[in-house]
Amino acid sequence: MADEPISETQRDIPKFTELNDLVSEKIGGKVIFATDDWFATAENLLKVSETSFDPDAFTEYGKEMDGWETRRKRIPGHDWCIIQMGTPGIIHGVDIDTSFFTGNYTPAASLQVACIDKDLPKREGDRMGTAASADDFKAVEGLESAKWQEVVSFSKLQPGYKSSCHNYFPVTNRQKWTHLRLNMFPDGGIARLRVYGQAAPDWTKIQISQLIDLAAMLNGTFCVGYSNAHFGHPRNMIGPGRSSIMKDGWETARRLDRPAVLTVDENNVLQVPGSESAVFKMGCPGRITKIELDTAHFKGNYADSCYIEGCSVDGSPTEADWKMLLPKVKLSAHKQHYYCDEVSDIGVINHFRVTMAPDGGISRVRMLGEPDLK
Ligand SMILES: NC(=O)NC(NC(N)=O)C(=O)[O-]
Repeated sequence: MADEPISETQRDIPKFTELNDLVSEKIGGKVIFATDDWFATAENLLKVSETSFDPDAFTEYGKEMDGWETRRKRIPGHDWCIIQMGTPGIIHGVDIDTSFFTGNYTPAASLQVACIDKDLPKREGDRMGTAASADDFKAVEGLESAKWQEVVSFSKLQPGYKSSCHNYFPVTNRQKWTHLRLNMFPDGGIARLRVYGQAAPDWTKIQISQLIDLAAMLNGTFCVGYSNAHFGHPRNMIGPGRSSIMKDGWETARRLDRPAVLTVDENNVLQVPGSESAVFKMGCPGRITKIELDTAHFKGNYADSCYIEGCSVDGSPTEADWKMLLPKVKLSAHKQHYYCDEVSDIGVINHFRVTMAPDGGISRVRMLGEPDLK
């Protein structure tokens, strides 16, 4: 039996949870196969939203649950599912979240991984109430012969009470993986599976004939630090596409040092002290020539202004390393802002820092440039 999972009651949330979720439906994570979906389908594991629970909601199969829940097993074996990650990637740790599964939580789980070099079909339709047969599994060509390696061994889980629902497990193997097999022992419910790490695209297959978004999480970029993430984590800014809701962006708390009454200086410039920053390490270094800042859905709470610095360092940047890439620009509500002439040529960088003033929200940052693949 592996170590007991780290309980959130210890207020010891592991650092790996700051990384990107590599299986989220938001980036195309999908369920390829599940042994049983009686009460609730395995697709729920990959939802972006936090779990919800309505004590009065029942379906024709039983209590409605927001997660993956199988039947009480009356046949030999255990339940498991196969998930294709939204991107090939390196896993640093996982959270097997049992929120709201109490008398029906999965008592133990393990996680296996494989690298399969083809895109498998997403299973069709709503599988609620079905149990997959061995033939169903064999029909998913390529999975049977996959070489599965265990990265989380058989481990006890905590039930889904608020104080204990996160079951964190670090992963030490730093190879690149594409698929996961989540085993529940023997049956029961898991609300969400979060797989934290860094996307690892195959740069030899990427067409470099046009500028590439080197800030994109799908290109391997991840957040290494921030001053405030009260309403939304800065990593949301490097997600794919435009955001569809305010939650899917970086939003800080209102600064508590803001003046009781705002004033203007002698040039009629509003005095709004303070700023918030987030630092990112790029998946591939490069020279940035165009930047987009999007404040989609931030209307009464968009960041008033923003600037971006960059640097190229081994290890962590120090204050002296930063060079101005995009000098302070004024932002407006719910809008895409594009910068080209304003972007300074500071050479190849591998880190960037976004600073908003004084506080508020930015939904996306795109840093277009030429990757330096040397
Ligand atoms: N009340 C329940 O949740 N019962 C069962 N689960 C569902 N979802 O109905 C169960 O015991 O496994």
